[in-house]
Amino acid sequence: ACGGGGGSDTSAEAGSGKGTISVWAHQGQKSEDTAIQNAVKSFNSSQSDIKVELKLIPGNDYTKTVTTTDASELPDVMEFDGPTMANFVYNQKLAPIDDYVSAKTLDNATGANKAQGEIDGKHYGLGQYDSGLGIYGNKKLLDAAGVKYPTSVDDAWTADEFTAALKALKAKDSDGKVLDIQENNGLTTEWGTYGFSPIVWSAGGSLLKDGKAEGSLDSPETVSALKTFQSWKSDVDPNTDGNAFAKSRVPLSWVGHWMYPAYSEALGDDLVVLPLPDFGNGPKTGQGSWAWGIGAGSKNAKAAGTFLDSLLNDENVAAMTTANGAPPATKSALAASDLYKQGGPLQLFSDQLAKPCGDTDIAKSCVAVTRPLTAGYPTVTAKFAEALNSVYGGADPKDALTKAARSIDQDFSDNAGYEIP
Ligand SMILES: OC[C@H]1O[C@H](O[C@H]2O[C@H](CO)[C@@H](O)[C@H](O)[C@H]2O)[C@H](O)[C@@H](O)[C@@H]1O
Repeated sequence: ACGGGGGSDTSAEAGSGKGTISVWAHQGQKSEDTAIQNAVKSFNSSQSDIKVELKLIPGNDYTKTVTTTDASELPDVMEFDGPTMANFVYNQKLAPIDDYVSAKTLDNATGANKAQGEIDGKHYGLGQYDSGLGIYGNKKLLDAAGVKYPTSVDDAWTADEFTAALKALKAKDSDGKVLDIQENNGLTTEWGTYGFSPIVWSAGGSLLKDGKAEGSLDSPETVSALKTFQSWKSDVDPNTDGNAFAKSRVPLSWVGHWMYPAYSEALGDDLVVLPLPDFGNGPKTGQGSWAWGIGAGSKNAKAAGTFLDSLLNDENVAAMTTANGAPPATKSALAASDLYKQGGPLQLFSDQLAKPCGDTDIAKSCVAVTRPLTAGYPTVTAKFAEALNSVYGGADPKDALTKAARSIDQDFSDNAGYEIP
């Protein structure tokens, strides 16, 4: 539970628009760190009114660090992972940015980017990029095993076809480990929820429906889908060196856009990008990503806004999305992207994002699902990831999901549904 939350008056002080501002960002891949460091350097040298001091915090500790830091100690500008925003607003850690970023910046954000950052008509954050999930395939190894694979989101494998593909690939593989699921990231991290909630959605379930987990997270369809997920474990390479796919040890890797730069460099024309399998309610992906906001305790929100305008300009969005392969979350950078255009190597991720579901109406016809937009998300993700990990480790899916659903519902009831007044 996040005690002490629930307030809505979180305005920062505008300040003079000059002086030193502090910025926190999550430390990601080396190329992403370089992109943000360069953006800060070039902002600092482009003018003399504002000086940005950047602090990088390791990605896996980042959310915990913001969560456990008092609002008054948070920086002027802070990055946050999309689904955590509502909780930071609830706990009065983020201020609305509408008065501080330019109209041009707001207008240029894609619809999904603006929607991710909005609560009750106010914007609390904007991102440089969105996100997508899929299965990367090694064409050479798939062809050698005679495995036919989907070429678009419209002909995704069913879960049974995916299981059959794994079987066919195993028959040609020396150690029988043919799938990477980024086990090295751990499943009790945000990766567990982000990477595998598409299984729940594709089975027709959801993490939360009308503010409740019981009945949707532990539905018979979800239980059966996680049983199937469990059955794949013996085919998974533990990927302890992080190179299972890039070194062609496995022909399939279940992950997201951010592995594209490394995988395309390793495999070249042998890299293919496929949708996640369909468990009956259509193939699904997660969406939403890291974004930038203004700390509620900032005494210099005007300067913070000026820096955000710079971070979200074409040059910085292009540099970051080249570094991490992400779909640009500004209209102009997306239109200029060679990776995401029709016929581009990551068109599949564009096509998926073009069919948004939002976080509540997860119909068969839509593909990109937003993680639950609630201040109670930390509990939802922690309990789901815990259940997923225990199922992966052999636990009974019905028991694990029922336990998770009960804990989530109890926590929501203890916190009056996490309503933001
Ligand atoms: O685009 C680069 C980012 O890609 C990853 O983030 C995505 O996966 C996370 C879960 O593993 C999820 O929390 C996030 O919302 C997704 O966009 C990567 O984890 C980030 O470090 C990276 O910046």
